[in-house]
Amino acid sequence: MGELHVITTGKDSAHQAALKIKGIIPFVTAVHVREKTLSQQAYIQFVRILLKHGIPKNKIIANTYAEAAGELGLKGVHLPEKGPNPEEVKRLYPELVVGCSVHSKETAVKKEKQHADYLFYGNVFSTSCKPGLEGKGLEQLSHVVQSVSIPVIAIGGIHPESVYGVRQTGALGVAVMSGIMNAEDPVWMCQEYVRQLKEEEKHGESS
Ligand SMILES: Cc1nc(C(=O)O)sc1CCOP(=O)(O)O
Repeated sequence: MGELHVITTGKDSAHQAALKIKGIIPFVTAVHVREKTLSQQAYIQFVRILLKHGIPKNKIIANTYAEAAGELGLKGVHLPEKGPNPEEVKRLYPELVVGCSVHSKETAVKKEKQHADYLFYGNVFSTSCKPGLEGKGLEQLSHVVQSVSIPVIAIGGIHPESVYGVRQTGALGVAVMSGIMNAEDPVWMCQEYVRQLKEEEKHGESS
């Protein structure tokens, strides 16, 4: 089955986020805690609350804050495209999985050379989280996937019905923010994504 990454919105309190995340943990590859407005200190407090709610460290990827990820013993850190060189971060925190966001084939190739473990490529479809930006589309996603040998995860406007097309490009999985974190029933929605990730396996078997 392909991977399902879920991203926090930056709009929930730590307690609200924890309540949503708790139910979806069994279904997701990782939860990316993306809280852009918090200082590193406030960010650490936010993650500590998630941990108190029983969210396992090995399913949390810190967005941007490598030091926090290292200090808290999280699964990894996800770096912005214009962030530090992943090789440098891996040297400082060898135990962390280090991923990068990319928005072009060229940067994807560059980040692979700098030893990123995986990439997020987007925004694949239009999304209210990236207002005014057209989706890059499945063809561009496919070009990126073919240009690197590390896993590529599709992000941006991914709905359950987009999953099959995304997986057809060779992308390893999907990353979802609003589709799950803003859903009335995050657990139910999460299961919809998982169902689609499994459906796609069935298609593969029958062809
Ligand atoms: C955080 C983020 N990064 C993107 C990128 O293109 O790098 S798109 C995005 C937002 C994803 O939110 P939703 O699942 O609600 O569309």
